[in-house]
Amino acid sequence: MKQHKLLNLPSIRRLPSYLQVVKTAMEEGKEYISGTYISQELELEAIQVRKDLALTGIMGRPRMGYPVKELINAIESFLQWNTDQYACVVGAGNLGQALLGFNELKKHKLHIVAAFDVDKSKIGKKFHGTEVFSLDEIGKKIKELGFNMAILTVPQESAQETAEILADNGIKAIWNFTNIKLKLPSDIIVQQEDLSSGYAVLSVKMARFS
Ligand SMILES: NC(=O)c1ccc[n+]([C@@H]2O[C@H](COP(=O)([O-])OP(=O)(O)OC[C@H]3O[C@@H](n4cnc5c(N)ncnc54)[C@H](O)[C@@H]3O)[C@@H](O)[C@H]2O)c1
Repeated sequence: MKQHKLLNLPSIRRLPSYLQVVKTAMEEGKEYISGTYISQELELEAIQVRKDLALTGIMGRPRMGYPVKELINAIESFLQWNTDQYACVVGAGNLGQALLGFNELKKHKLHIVAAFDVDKSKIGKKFHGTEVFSLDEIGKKIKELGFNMAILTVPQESAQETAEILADNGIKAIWNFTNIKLKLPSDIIVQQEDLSSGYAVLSVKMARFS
């Protein structure tokens, strides 16, 4: 059975915020950046930042830190954010439409090239420039547009059934925004997105520090 577990998940989750700090430093004209500076900007331990960055294969230079351009390349390459990925949104409702308009994903080379829905009043419409197709057309559109990732934003009661349709039609990875734990063949990669976990951290911080 194929496993998709990553041992260094917390480090991977921190890399995008490092990337943001390093890109800002580059815009400010800095050529080198230290692990200590990144850690202070993000309120982390410097040792943690250095360990996380070591994952990308880059080493800092004594007394100088990391060369900014190389660090950006190393993080983007580790995250595969220097490679174009093509995806569709399935469920063009409130959240689906918001994601269609979220341009940050394009900066990371994730291109949403189609949306799918079962609501006839949405089919044929465009949201933020992306057309909505009937879910019945997914197999045809996968061949035409060449995407293999789906962002699942359907109501939770349709989630499992819709995910099975996606898997049957050749989708290889599902970014699941519903709160249903999907049961799918082991070769399908599923990433569950849970906004409540961010709120959990915020709630605990408010209780402890306010
Ligand atoms: N709105 C949010 O901020 C938010 C945040 C986190 C998670 N979610 C989750 O995301 C999902 C969508 O939430 P929403 O607020 O966008 O709902 P919504 O009702 O606005 O949109 C759901 C869309 O999915 C479509 N749909 C229904 N069944 C479908 C199917 N089988 N195939 C394709 N499309 C189908 C509907 O026609 C509708 O357009 C829910 O599971 C929700 O729990 C929403």
